[in-house]
Parts: sequence; C-alpha cells; structure tokens
Amino acid sequence: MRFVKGHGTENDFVLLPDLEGRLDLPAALVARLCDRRAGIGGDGVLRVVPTKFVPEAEEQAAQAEWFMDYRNADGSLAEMCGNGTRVFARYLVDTGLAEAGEFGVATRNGVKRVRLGTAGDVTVDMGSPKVFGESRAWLNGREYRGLHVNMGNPHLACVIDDPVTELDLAAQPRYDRAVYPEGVNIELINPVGDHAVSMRVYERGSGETRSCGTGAVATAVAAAHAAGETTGVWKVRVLGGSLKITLDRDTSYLTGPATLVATGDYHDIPI
Ligand SMILES: N[C@@H](CCC[C@H](N)C(=O)O)C(=O)O
Repeated sequence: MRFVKGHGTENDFVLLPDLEGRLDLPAALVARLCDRRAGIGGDGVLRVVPTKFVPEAEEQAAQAEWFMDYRNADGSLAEMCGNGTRVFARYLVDTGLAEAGEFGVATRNGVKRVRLGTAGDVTVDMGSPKVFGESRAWLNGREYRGLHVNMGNPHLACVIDDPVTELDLAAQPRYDRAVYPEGVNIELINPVGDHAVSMRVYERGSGETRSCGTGAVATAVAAAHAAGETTGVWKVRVLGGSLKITLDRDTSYLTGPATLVATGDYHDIPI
C-alpha cells in the first residue's frame, strides 16, 4: 500500500492515495497505520479518493474532484479535519492532481474551498462556526467552563486561568455526555497577547495532538467571545507551531503550513 506522510503544525497524517476508489479501510487497519511504534504513526489517516467514487459525497462531485476521507487514529470517522484539509490540498498540488490556486475539497462536512501556491501556507475556508452556549470539562480535579462550538465536528473551547503548559493531558478530560453524545474535542486556552492565544487540545479519537485546525478556529471563537468580539484575526499558538485564524461575519479561515515529509510502501501485517 503506497503512503505519504505529512503534517500541518505537527498534526500528522498518513495519506493513502486511492485513485480508483478501491481501498477498504476498516478501523483496525487505520489504528495499525497510526500506531507510532508498530505502524507508520499519525494522528489520523487521509484517504485521497475521487469524489465520484464516494456515494455519500456524490452531490459534491461537481464542485470538488477529490474527497478527503478522514479517520481518527483509533479508526473512528470524523466529520471534518482542518489541518488534514490543508495537508490534503498540499498533496494534491505537489503531486499534480490539482493546480495551485483555489479549489474545492469534498469532506463529510461539505465542500471546503482551499487556497495555496506551489509552496507556502495553505488557507481553508472553514465555514461559519456554530456556537451553542456553554459547557464544562473536568481535568485533574479542576472544572473548566468553555464554549460549545461546532465546526462540522464538536468542540469545547475553554479559556482558562491555569497555565496550559502545566496541564497533564495524558488522559481525556471528562465532559458532559448529554451535551456531546458523539464525543468532543477539548481545547484549553490561555490568552498570551493582543489577539494571541496559546492552546492545547485533546482530540476525540486521537488523544492529545500537537495541533488541531478545527480546534484552532473554535479557540479563536472562544477567545473572541471572551473579549466581547465576533470578528477579527487571531494567532493561535499550538505545541507544533502557529496558526492564523480569521473570523469574518459569515465564515472563518484557517491558515498555516502544510508539509509532506515521506513516501513509502506499507505492508499490512496485523499486530
Ligand atoms: N485534527 C483535526 C480534527 C480531527 C477530527 C477530530 N479528532 C474529531 O474527531 O472531531 C483538525 O485539524 O481539525
């Protein structure tokens, strides 16, 4: 099985080109691929498949030639992955499957428009964040209040006083399962300057990761909300680098680097 390894601010992915739409991806195989010791290692898998071969996305085919089939490291499906979309777009352009400029990428959360050159940052139009009020998370005996933001996938973005650098995120923070029956991605956020925040994230299905694109937009929304604002440009520092989030009246944009680092062959030996 051919693979490409890539990352966006160290949110890393195994890309699987499936140009004929034939690849079966059971959860156990995804988990083996993402295993950092016995597999290739990654926070998730991105299957690169023509949209026309994906029955659930058929209606997107006219606007987006390629479907990003995203899976979390445990093999579960997620509706959307912001950094994955940037890495996916970089892969399409670097391999000549798409031309640099602006084009659509089909996802489980609809078509996302991406903008990129032959090198440099990739911007994704992430759509309008949906805010559903407050919820709570519990971590190491502390309770954190946050904003319930939906970016296609669910987030709980908590602006907190405790320094995020000192948090132990080895285990998943607890959350209100009545609010998030499908699970949730949890962001813990410190303001660090003018329109700048530092964020750590515990991702549903992947554990703590070094960056999360949808989480960075949810973070900017929560930081803006705390500042009494709804629009503006925010810098979100993550463990793996820095992302620029633009909150417009009708949509949001995620901008940052996307890098392909390796190609190879995977031999699926069940572990
Ligand atoms: N890292 C991604 C988000 C991936 C999906 C998430 N774990 C979920 O289950 O919703 C991003 O960059 O947005």
